[in-house]
Amino acid sequence: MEEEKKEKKSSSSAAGGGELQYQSGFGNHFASEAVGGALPRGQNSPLLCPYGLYAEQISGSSFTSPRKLNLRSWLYRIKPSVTHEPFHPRIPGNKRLVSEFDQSTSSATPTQLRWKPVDVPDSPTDFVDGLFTVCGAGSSFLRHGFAIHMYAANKSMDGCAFCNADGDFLIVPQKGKLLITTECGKLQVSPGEIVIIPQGFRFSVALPDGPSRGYVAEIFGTHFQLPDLGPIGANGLASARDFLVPRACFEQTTHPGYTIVQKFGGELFTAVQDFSPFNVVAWHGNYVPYKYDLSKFCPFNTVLFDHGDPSINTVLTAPTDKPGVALLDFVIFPPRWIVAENTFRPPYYHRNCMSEFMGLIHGVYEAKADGFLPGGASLHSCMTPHGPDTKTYEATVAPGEVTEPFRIRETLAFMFESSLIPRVCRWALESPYLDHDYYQCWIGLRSHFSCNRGETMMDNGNADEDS
Ligand SMILES: O=C(O)Cc1cc(O)ccc1O
Ligand SMILES: [Fe+2]
Repeated sequence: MEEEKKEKKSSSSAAGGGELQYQSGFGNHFASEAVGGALPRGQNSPLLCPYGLYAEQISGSSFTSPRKLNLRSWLYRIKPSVTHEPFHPRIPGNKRLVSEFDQSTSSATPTQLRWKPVDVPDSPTDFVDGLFTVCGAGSSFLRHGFAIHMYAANKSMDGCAFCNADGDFLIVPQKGKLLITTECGKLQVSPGEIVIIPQGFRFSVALPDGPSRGYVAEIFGTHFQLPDLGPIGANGLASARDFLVPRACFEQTTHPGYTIVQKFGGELFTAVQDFSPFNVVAWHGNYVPYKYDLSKFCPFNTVLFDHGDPSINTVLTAPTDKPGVALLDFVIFPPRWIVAENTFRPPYYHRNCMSEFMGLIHGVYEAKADGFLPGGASLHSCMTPHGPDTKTYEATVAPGEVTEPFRIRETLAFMFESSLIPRVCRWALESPYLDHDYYQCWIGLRSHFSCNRGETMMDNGNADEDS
């Protein structure tokens, strides 16, 4: 069942006041009409659509994908998307966007990397120009891989819409609201919420609160799913009913010089048309943009001893063909109770065959007392050791340290975790925001080893013989 959800839209909203309304559910077949009767009844492509609209399908999967993976929507619009001048390379482009990760675009490094939060730009910069790739793997052309971008913008997109032909965007705003107009309707997304804009949808980002900054995971060749819950059972983690999908709304006026900015193979192209692409009067289907409020997440965790793996906090997963191996998992570290007994409670020290990119939306992350700041980022690639910094370790094992249940409050960190090994873009490695002293946070970890047989063990390599 779909539920109607309402949300107060900021009165300073660039797109006018009023309330935004949503449909709810994950993977549903939705239907929405901004004008009653605009959806054709009983078929997708009548000879003439109601109100003289054009029928247009957008496919997010091959036509022949199995039914459970098949994604498509039908849009009923005033003019079809194809009504535009030819595409041309955009001048200026955005040279810091990458969709193929090889030696020409990016470097391999096993080093632990951490970045301070980037400043909002001084010069007028919208979402498209404020987007830059940090790292990634694979290729949008080969339909396998991912890119991690960040953005910092201070200006709403104006007279233009963005269309990403390369992959799906999972956008994590960290500062400043986004008011996103899509062909399916509008979504308002605040820090603490995420939004998914699937491959191919045209959208425009307004900044009703002023400057905005955040993170974007882009996936090539697949789409996000809810994780299986296994022994957890039928409920828990992110619930399908908390995902919100826009309702149809449209702009009817002509708009000479309207520009579509298309990201295609990591490069930007523009095409001019004389109307807004947000001219969809009604639509139906299961290929849709959607948002999710991370405070709705129902966390599960250890209730007796030991630290569970972070996969327990998976919000969404983009699968590969190998069972249980993700192209990209989106995992959060939300406020929760920590109750484990006789346990080192922060994340354990570890090396992982998966690669971990982390960001912080607000607060302090439980493994890093210092240096990992809201809006900042870290990357621990395949088999690169990492874990709590010295201060966190020492505070956790200090005599008299709290062992009672306690609530981790006012924090929200997240991880993009991938089975593919990311290469890092040159500008991210040369960035003034790169924290060159990151390794120092572990250098102070000293030996607490005490064993009066230590010397003997080193001498003959066998502790048993010594006894
Ligand atoms: O490295 C990190 O901070 C992320 C992380 C958190 C955790 O609780 C366990 C493992 C893990 O990789
Ligand atoms: Fe980790």
